[in-house]
Amino acid sequence: MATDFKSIPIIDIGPLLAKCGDPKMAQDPGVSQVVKQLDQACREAGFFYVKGHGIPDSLMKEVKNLTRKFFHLPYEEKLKIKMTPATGYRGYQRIGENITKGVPDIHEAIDCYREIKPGMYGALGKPMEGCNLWPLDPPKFKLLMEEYISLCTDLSRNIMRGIALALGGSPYEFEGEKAGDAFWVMRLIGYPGISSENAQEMPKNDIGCGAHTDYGLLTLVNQDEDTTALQVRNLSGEWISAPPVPGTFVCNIGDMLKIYSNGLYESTLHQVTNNAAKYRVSVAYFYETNFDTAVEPLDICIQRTGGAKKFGRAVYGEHLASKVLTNFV
Ligand SMILES: N=C(N)NCCCC[C@H](N)C(=O)O
Ligand SMILES: O=C(O)CCC(=O)C(=O)O
Ligand SMILES: [Fe+2]
Repeated sequence: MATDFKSIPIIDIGPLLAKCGDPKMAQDPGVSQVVKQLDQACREAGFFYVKGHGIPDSLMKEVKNLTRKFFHLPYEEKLKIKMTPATGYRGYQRIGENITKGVPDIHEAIDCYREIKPGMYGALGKPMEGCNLWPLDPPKFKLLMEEYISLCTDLSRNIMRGIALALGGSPYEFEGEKAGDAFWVMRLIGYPGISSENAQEMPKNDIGCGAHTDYGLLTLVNQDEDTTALQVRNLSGEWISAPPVPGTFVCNIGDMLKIYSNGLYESTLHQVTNNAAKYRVSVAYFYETNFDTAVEPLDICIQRTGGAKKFGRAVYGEHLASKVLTNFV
């Protein structure tokens, strides 16, 4: 939210993806065009839509449909995969269980994280250790979600190559030590509509997800195509809608990229309010650094922002755990 943007740009990343495997990609004119647009969007809004991303529309839709079906099951059924501290905060959380800035959010969700085996990151990883809890029905649920996660991981790595170039680095800046073994998070989210059976408890304007920033590098949101609910805050504090654009992902910058870029790119505040009658589903995929990476401003970004470091180091896993441990009642 570095400016008073009024809308969120749409970027066709096809030309970037076409050359992503080429070590000389930076010299390609098509890539340069995309990089320029990414740079502008990241400076001005911290949010952009991507099209030409190569993930089949049928898969994007199926992931949302399975999510919707799960949330429509009876509560007892959903509780079979209940999230608790003992499951490493993986699994189902009911409406009102997620807390943002002390206020219960009017959404339900299944949270999934990259697997952390016991002891893998010592005390740092302990709260998040565990395996994901997938609904058993339909049987293809887990398989489909894992395929989707794998495609989102590849796509995010490639968008980050473009962002690395936009920051003036090598395309591989965010690989290796930083995010070569990227941690990921996926949230399958459902926001009840105002005319649902729970309408009395949920007057209009109850917040589906309170204002927050995302925690890692880059988020890809696959949102329902017929409800406008996601809003992004600009510099003057106006809430700018991110209406659905069929076939696209809404992308935004997380806290770790804000630090790497020394504030050149910010993690923009956003919130969700479903004022429609219809139940809204969204699937958010979060691409993060390696779990144990200590993140600090990149030298190239310090130079470009006047020579002073604006942020100290943050260990991503600590940042995540501090959020997760305060997100639930
Ligand atoms: N980036 C992630 N994982 N987003 C999760 C939703 C943010 C809301 C959470 N209660 C919070 O206050 O952070
Ligand atoms: O549902 C959405 O559109 C966005 C959700 C979100 O911001 C989040 O889960 O971090
Ligand atoms: Fe978010």
